[in-house]
Amino acid sequence: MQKASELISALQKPSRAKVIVSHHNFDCTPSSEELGCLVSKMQSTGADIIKVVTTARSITDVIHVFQVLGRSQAPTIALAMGQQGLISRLLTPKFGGFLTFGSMASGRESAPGQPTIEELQDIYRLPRVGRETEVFGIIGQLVGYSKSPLIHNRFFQEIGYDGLYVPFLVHNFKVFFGAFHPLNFTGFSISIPYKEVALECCDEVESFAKAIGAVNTVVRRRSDGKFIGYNTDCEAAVGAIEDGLGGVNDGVSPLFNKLVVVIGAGGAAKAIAFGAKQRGAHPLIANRHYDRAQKLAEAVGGTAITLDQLYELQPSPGSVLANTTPIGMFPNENETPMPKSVLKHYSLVFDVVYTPKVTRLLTEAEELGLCVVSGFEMFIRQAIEQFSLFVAKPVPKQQLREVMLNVM
Ligand SMILES: O=C1C[C@@](O)(C(=O)O)C[C@@H](O)[C@@H]1O
Repeated sequence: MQKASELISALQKPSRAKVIVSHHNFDCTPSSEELGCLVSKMQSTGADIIKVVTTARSITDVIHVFQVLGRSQAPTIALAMGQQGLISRLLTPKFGGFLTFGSMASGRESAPGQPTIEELQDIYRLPRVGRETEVFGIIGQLVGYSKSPLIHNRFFQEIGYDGLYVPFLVHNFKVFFGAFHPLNFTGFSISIPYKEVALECCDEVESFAKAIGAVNTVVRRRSDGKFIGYNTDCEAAVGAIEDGLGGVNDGVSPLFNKLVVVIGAGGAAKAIAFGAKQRGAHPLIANRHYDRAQKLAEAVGGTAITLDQLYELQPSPGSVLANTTPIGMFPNENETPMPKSVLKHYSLVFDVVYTPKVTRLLTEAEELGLCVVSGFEMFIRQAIEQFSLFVAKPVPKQQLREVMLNVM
């Protein structure tokens, strides 16, 4: 540090030139107290700009970096490297950082976790983000594959709303939610595998989501700061399946009296089993862990089966199969939750996976001449309803649907 100040005072820099004093930690992110001491020392060198770059081992490390930005007296660059640190790069303008870094192209990053300039500009539209911008994001373990950041940021642009939507790569939901609570972020999409634990963490849960037992949307109520949980998956999935079967006729759902076989027992399975039962269908739950299938079957008034029983099942004509597991999702597109040989008994096959739009499960169902409904249709519907909850006002649904079809 002394050397830095000696160097700076010895410099004969032109009046418009600025000196950055930079510190990198390739191992971890120290506590905010330690970082605070470091920043004070760096400021005392006479630097024009301070740059502190750490390594995020957990997404909560990023909070220390935001605190550096909040407390520093000088123009400051503060970032955390690595996948877990991505949001420190994206939220730089929100927390008053001097600049953030973008790579020229994917694969040409100068440090781990760096997004491309194209992503910063086209997806996150960083140049227009400021301190007043409301923050939203998707919380999950596979958020790198989600199209939600692309979609919701585009929606904000479409309706002229000052919001920024980012991916939160989270390995412990409760720790994340507790740590980020004071930052007052406005809304979250909840992804695999947190739709059930998120419900437990909300201050209030809307009655429909409570009955399902899973939330995919959490919004901070503007009036009192409380987090409210909602479920937009159920109507999105069940509505898409109903439309695939020809739509509701005279108030009668085409699912009425049908068998709906649900693979999986997590949050999305709960939403579909609940919605199917509500329409008068018979839900059958098949899951790797049979006890979880049993629990869900009991909760919705359905039946649980093992995976072996699923593969031997010969359901009655008109039955629906719904995959709610991530099997078949990018980058494991070759996987399928169900052998092709046993698909032929179903009339309609639905897959919650939307990357790729047509999964191996759906391709094989199509080859057998079955009706298929892609998770993409559910994705569109749940995202539009979710967006309306995020901004707490009605949104132009048809216009947003067209936007989605254009960008994806
Ligand atoms: O299931 C999904 C998909 C999603 O998790 C995503 O991957 O973008 C976003 C959630 O809101 C939704 O319920």
